[in-house]
Amino acid sequence: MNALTLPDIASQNTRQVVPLEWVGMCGIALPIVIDGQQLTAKVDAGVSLDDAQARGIHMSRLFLALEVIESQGLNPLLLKKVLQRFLDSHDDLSICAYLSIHTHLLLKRPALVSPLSGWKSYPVTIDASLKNGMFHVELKVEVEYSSTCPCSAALARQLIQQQFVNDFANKPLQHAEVLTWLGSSQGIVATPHSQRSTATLQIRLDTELGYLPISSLIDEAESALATAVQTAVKRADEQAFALANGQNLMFCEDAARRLNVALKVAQGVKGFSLKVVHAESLHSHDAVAESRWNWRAQ
Ligand SMILES: Nc1nc2c(ncn2[C@@H]2O[C@H](COP(=O)(O)OP(=O)(O)OP(=O)(O)O)[C@@H](O)[C@H]2O)c(=O)[nH]1
Repeated sequence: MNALTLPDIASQNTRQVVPLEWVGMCGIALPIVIDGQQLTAKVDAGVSLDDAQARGIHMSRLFLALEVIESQGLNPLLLKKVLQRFLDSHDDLSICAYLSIHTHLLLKRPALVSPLSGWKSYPVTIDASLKNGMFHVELKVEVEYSSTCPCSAALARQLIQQQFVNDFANKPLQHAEVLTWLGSSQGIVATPHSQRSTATLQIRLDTELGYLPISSLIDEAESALATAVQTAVKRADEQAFALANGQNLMFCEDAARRLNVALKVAQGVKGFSLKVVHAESLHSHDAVAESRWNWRAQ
């Protein structure tokens, strides 16, 4: 048997005449390049099957169209090119093409004070679609940070004030005695609760960009929150982190608003939907806030 005689089931007609919204492959392993960094990715590639009579799409054509991604830095224009290839290779079958790229971006982060640094891994998904000629690119990235409850902080301060009254009422204040009291857990009797928190940012990007602004958007988000989780930590770094938390007390609403304000003015952002989750240590459920701007689910 030679290639000419191989049966081609996909090109047959189907008995059940139904168009399909998405057909393709999920979890294709692919090396990609973002910001000059070679990363491993899992890719979902698909098209709509609008010819209701056609039995199947041509999976191999989508798979081969992905090859161009491994040698070039990812950017919206390249993604559009790949999606156009999906459609060109399914001329008579499909009018919509989809690509989702799942990866982890590694960024080296300096410590707050000490001359140390370490790597942080950020889960990233890039979703691109070409539907009836309309091209969209969305970036989804998760940023972890610490949030200290402002209410808990105020309640703790009140307990400390009360303890101060108990310990120093009707007594002449001695500087040294107060200083020792401030440095003791008998004086500072209460501490507020904090939690490791996650911001999930879904961002619709400017489709004309010649680059993917992932690391700059992460930087903007972390600087808006001011309490990003750390990598290498010595005591001096931990103390600086305690100060950053104390100066940036945050309900989930505060965190969502900070991110909203920062992303609205960030370069390349056309709209967003963001969600912050504070994994509360006060109770076993989470505090959650969402915010959207120029957003319509694609
Ligand atoms: N459409 C479709 N193809 C599948 C599926 N599972 C496996 N395949 C296989 O994917 C392979 C590649 O399909 P095509 O791209 O149509 O391969 P081809 O006919 O050699 O390539 P062309 O000549 O370009 O059409 C075929 O061997 C299919 O059997 C499925 O669920 N749907």
